[in-house]
Amino acid sequence: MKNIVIFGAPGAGKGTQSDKMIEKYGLGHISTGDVLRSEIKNGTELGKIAKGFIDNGQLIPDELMIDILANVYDSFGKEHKGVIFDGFPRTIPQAEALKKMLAERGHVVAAMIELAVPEKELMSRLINRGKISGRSDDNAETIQKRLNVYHEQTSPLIDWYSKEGIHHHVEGLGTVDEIFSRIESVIDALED
Ligand SMILES: Nc1ncnc2c1ncn2[C@@H]1O[C@H](COP(=O)(O)OP(=O)(O)O)[C@@H](O)[C@H]1O
Ligand SMILES: [Mg+2]
Repeated sequence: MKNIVIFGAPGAGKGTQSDKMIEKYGLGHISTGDVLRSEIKNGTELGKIAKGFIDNGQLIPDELMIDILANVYDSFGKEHKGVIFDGFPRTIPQAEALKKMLAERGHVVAAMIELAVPEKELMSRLINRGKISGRSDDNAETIQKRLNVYHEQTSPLIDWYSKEGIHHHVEGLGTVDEIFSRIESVIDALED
């Protein structure tokens, strides 16, 4: 069982690298952003609540996020090889709640992989993504807000996971394949 948290600022390449990890290691993928966007698209109650926060560059309240996450995690069933958490946790309370949710199931996070990318590069990747993705939060003003939220609320998780002894720093500049080979080194070194 290899549950992995893929971590980094918006635009760091979490989704891009997750696709490659899913393919190579047969892991499940939980992207909280994708889950929320699909709720919004389907016009559910949850989607309506979430949209207000997302369009404003804010985080969804922790309790709501954790409930959603536990549901999706359980939907993978007991036999999976592990899942990638992409976009979760984003706050220390969420990291604590994730640890608790997994512990209740006899599971753990095996590694937190941090994709480190300079701010200027993040901005230009996200502006580019906005041109093709149609994501409502990929515009300059909202991107800046999301980067601020990342620095204030999410980046403290680097220290938190370091203390847990499972933080791995990966340089997130380079080609997609170069970065993936750095990630492979981390995953291949994990014990089964
Ligand atoms: N190594 C890379 N070099 C250049 N651009 C990249 C790289 N990895 C991802 N991108 C691009 O950056 C944008 C953000 O990547 P994405 O995987 O969506 O990031 P995240 O999920 O961390 O927000 C996408 O448009 C993607 O195509
Ligand atoms: Mg993403």
